[in-house]
Amino acid sequence: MGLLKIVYWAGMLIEMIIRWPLRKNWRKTPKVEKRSTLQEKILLQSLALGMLYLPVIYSVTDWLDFADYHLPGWMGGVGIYLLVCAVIIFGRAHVDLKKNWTPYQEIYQGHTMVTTGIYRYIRHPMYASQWVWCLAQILLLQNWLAGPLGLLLFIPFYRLRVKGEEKMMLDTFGNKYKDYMRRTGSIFIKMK
Ligand SMILES: C[S@@+](CC[C@H](N)C(=O)[O-])C[C@H]1O[C@@H](n2cnc3c(N)ncnc32)[C@H](O)[C@@H]1O
Repeated sequence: MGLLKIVYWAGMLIEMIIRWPLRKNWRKTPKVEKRSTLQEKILLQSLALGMLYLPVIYSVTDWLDFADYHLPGWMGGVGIYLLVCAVIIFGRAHVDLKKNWTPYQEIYQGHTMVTTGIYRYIRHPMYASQWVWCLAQILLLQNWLAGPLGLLLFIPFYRLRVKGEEKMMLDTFGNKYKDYMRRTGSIFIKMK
């Protein structure tokens, strides 16, 4: 396996380790609200196809080699840089959101609204890290099925998820979230 693929899988492993304790908490904590639709769950599964299953097949077999493309070496370097940035943003967002993290549009019993740390600047750092990851994936996995498909599948998921999640947060936290939306950008820092 080449260096770029190794970096991709190292990033994936680190993100899984970061998420592990919060996933355990999610399984055992009661929810008071569940809003993810079947459409969103299907999009989430297709995202796993583009970011996990096809990259695995590409990395351990030669079945997808017919769809390879080749970029200059320095672009691989940019890919490594972007992946490191994505993992750092992802890690920081998990540290700040703590036990309020859920994989779906859900509200826990005793859910608190986080507006500190990285959430002080942007409302969706985890999704921001996902955008950066998708760009890195195109540069690291140079194959039309294992690389750019991740980004193509993330776009519809992101549009649906953010709209629903912000509506749920507004319904739950009311003016507090409305003010928070006024102060912050979605995935980019808001310029005053
Ligand atoms: C996968 S997490 C993503 C969180 C956030 N959108 C992000 O990109 O960092 C989705 C869940 O996090 C929770 N959540 C989102 N924003 C939050 C906030 N500011 N404070 C507390 N919980 C939040 C909601 O319960 C939502 O269902």
